[in-house]
Amino acid sequence: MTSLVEQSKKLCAYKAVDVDLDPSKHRVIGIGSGSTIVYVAERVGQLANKSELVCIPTGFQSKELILKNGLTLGSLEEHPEIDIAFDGADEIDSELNCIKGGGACLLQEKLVGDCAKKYVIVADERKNTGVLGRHWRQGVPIEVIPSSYTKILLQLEKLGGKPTVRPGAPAKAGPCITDNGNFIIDCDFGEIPAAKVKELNDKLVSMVGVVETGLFVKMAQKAYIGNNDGSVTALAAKE
Ligand SMILES: O=C[C@H](O)[C@H](O)[C@H](O)COP(=O)(O)O
Repeated sequence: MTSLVEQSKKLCAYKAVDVDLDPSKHRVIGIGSGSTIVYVAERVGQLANKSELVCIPTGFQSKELILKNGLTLGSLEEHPEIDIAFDGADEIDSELNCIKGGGACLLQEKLVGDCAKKYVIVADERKNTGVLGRHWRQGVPIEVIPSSYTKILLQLEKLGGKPTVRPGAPAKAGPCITDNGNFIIDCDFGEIPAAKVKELNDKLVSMVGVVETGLFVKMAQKAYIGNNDGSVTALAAKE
């Protein structure tokens, strides 16, 4: 039996591809990471002209998804201009700001999102709370250069956050290592009002040693939310 949450992930992912991907125009497609994006890759893999598309991954899992669905794998180096990118999110606010990086893929996700002309989020209804930090209680993921982590822990505490280095356990003793060889610090700032997300992100990226943060500030133009009742809510960013 598929759970309601799993069904809602599939519904919103399929809807996003059906509505926003124009197979006659879009040729370079960004494919994000996580459990919801699995269904985006599946749907893109069902397109009749899939051999004409090039898909740009956001990490190891994403590469595997692209290949598993018979799609053509490309790189950001070859295709720095992406027609449309799809990705999951850990939480979405009323301005479509997102927390991402629950799966430690935030750096390459942000790169792909930044290169995309259109950036579309897919998520189940638990993520659509209106305020970042309400549902996603483990904190904002921050990717840091390994040798900088103690200095950044101190800086984050001074900023009022509660930071912890993400462990690799149970699969690995020691810290979680990202696809880029870095550490992740999860920093709880409590609820982050939409008007304060950019300010917080600016402070975080200004810390030397921080590579990127999981705060995606006004990057998404659309979000498709899969609801437990089988409906999908489409949200568009305000101009
Ligand atoms: O690093 C992981 C990504 O940001 C994911 O897109 C995010 O964690 C959402 O994943 P899921 O669709 O599994 O909730």
